[in-house]
Amino acid sequence: MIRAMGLLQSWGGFGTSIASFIFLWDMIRRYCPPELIRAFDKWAQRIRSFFYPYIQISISEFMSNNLKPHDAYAAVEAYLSVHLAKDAKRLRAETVTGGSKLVLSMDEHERVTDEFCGVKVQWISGKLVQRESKYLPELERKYYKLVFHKKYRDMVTDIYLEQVIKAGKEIQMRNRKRKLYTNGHNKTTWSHIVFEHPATFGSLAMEVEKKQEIVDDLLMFRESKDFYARIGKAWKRGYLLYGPPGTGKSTMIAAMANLLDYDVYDLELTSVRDNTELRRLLAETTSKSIIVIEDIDCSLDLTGQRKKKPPEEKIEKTKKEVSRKDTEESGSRVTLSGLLNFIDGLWSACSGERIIVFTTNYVDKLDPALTRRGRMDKHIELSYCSFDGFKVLAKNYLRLDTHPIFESIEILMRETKIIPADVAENLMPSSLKEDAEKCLLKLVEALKQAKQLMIKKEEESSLSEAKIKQAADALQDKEDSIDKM
Ligand SMILES: Nc1ncnc2c1ncn2[C@@H]1O[C@H](COP(=O)(O)OP(=O)(O)OP(=O)(O)O)[C@@H](O)[C@H]1O
Ligand SMILES: [Mg+2]
Repeated sequence: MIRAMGLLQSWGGFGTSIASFIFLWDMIRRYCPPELIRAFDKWAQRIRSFFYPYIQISISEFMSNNLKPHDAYAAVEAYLSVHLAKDAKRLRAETVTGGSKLVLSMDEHERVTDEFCGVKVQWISGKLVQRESKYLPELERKYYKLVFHKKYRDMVTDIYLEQVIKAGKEIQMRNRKRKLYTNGHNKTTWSHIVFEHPATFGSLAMEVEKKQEIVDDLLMFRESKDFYARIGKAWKRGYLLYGPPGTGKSTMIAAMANLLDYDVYDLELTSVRDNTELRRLLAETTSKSIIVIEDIDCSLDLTGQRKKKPPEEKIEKTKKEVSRKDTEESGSRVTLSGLLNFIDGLWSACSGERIIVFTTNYVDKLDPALTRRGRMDKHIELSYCSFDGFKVLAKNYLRLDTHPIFESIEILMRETKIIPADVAENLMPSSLKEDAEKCLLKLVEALKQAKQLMIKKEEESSLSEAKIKQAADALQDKEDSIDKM
């Protein structure tokens, strides 16, 4: 009891001394000249750092100059949520903006320890409540504080922090929902929706080796940052997808985006007013994206209105005609040279990886300047459905690896041409009652019809050829008889 009383008394004495010290210190600061106070502060700081050899770096939720969200804060948050949140005792669960998963992060005033090359650093989460002026409401600013021993300063600031930000950004990329941007409907800026196309290379009907070659090419491109830097080229790759309608060009673009985990920018050239707008739109695209210009042959026919695709036989456009549009003044004044300039020049100014994809139904009608290697690195033909392609579709649509009807389908496919879209349409059950066999029989019927149509066309064309030959012979006979007279 007596001991407790003594302890209380000594605590009381200590409290009184602290209060007297604070009072005295306040008096000194108030009446001492400011230079003296500054010198004292400097020395106090030196003494403190001698006894407290740690460095603190704060990363605030908002930039101090313009109150914009701070990228580094979000990256640190993502890093901590994956690597260290499990060590914290109090956690917060949130869906990050644009993200698809519930993300766990440290709650306020939690601290966790990270280790990097044998050096221990501590992350502390905190929150500041500030009021800029008495007329404004209070602002809450969250921050992360990194604490480490001063002897590791260079290593932490030069290497560790950089790696944390890099790893955090990768985690953010993985957690985000991908977007499909479009500039359609005469919009001068991009608008976006969430990109959720289910296509994959696995579900794409095409020859196995050809498909593998494209997948390898894309994966190599994604991993080639250092290679492109070494050879001094912008980290970009151009693909030209060509082939008849319904052969899977758009589907392949979706599969590419899903494989690489990239966003898609669907650029409607006919909605772009001029080259300046084109440059701006393209400069606004972000890294890790695929920029798509569909039906480039129609889009470059810049009459302001996108032309309807004419049937193949009616197309009389020659290469010269396409080039001439380059200089023609029209409603939308995007020119071929504007587009090429961007691909070659402005590209280099954009950091990060980008893929550009052009699609067309008529590859031979395109200006060679547009398709030459270096601009379009890879030309991919998507063509009529092969038996390999059919097997992929049968597996996807009907879950069939094999079936007795496959044999007749293989024979018919060798004799006639059918686009994958038509095969897919026939394999799609039109009601719950329609089983796999019925779908295969539907396809057999469609193939037979296509074959008949092909034979009929061939007959017609040989008939017209015969007629032309007959007329030419008659003309020749006439000329001969005139000569003889
Ligand atoms: N190679 C393919 N593999 C799987 N499905 C395909 C393939 N080709 C076409 N399809 C199916 O046909 C539909 C139309 O295909 P898609 O839009 O990709 O053709 P496209 O070549 O882009 O045609 P267009 O030239 O008219 O734009 C798709 O929704 C898909 O279901
Ligand atoms: Mg398409």
